[in-house]
Amino acid sequence: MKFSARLYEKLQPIWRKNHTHPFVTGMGDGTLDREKFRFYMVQDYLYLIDYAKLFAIGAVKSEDTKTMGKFAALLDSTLNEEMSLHRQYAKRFDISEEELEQAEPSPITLAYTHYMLHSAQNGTLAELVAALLPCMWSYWEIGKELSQIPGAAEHEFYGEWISMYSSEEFGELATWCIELLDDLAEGKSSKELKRLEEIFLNTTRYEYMFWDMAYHETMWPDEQVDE
Ligand SMILES: Cc1ncc(C[n+]2csc(CCO)c2C)c(N)n1
Repeated sequence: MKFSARLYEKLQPIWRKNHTHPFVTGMGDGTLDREKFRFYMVQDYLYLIDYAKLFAIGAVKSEDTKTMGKFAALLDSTLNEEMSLHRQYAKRFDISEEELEQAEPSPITLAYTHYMLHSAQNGTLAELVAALLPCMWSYWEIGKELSQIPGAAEHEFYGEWISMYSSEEFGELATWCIELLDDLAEGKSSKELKRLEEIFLNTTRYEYMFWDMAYHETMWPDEQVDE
């Protein structure tokens, strides 16, 4: 059994929670409160800045130039393409450049990004890839599911998000990442595989927590604006 197939079995309960979360279903049927999406966009912008750093560390830890080139290209496309979606959304949601630049990470954003950066900086390339894969894999899965809902990909607010993450390009990226992890897992001891599984499951859980954080607009207890 491929390592990714073993992970796929383990992630099922968490993915089911993702797909039925009101933030995700609300994007699908267009009923999601715009304020919640606005909150998500700002936090996701901060998330992507740190996520992009994982690609830079991936380039440093790569053992061949092909993998290194791919990480370098991903660093470029995250900063210049995926984040441009966020900048366009920011304009539409009246989020100024200053607000984006001065935004503070929520506790979950901070915990998730720091966990990934810790795994990337202190671990092997396989550990880095195990940390970043749930982000790509779960977004592609959600994007594909939401794009099946009639009219969802044309929705005036959430349509672009759905089109972007259900695109073939994102599918290819997720597939590349899955195959890279399978290659890197080959020949690893059962102890090392357990470690990879643990990192993968933790960031899968963080993906769910990120949706929940955005839905409830959860900030630090002393900064929380009560609903
Ligand atoms: C919390 C959160 N998780 C996953 C993604 C999706 N995502 C982030 S970077 C990347 C790949 C390269 O650009 C993908 C698919 C997101 N935006 N926010």
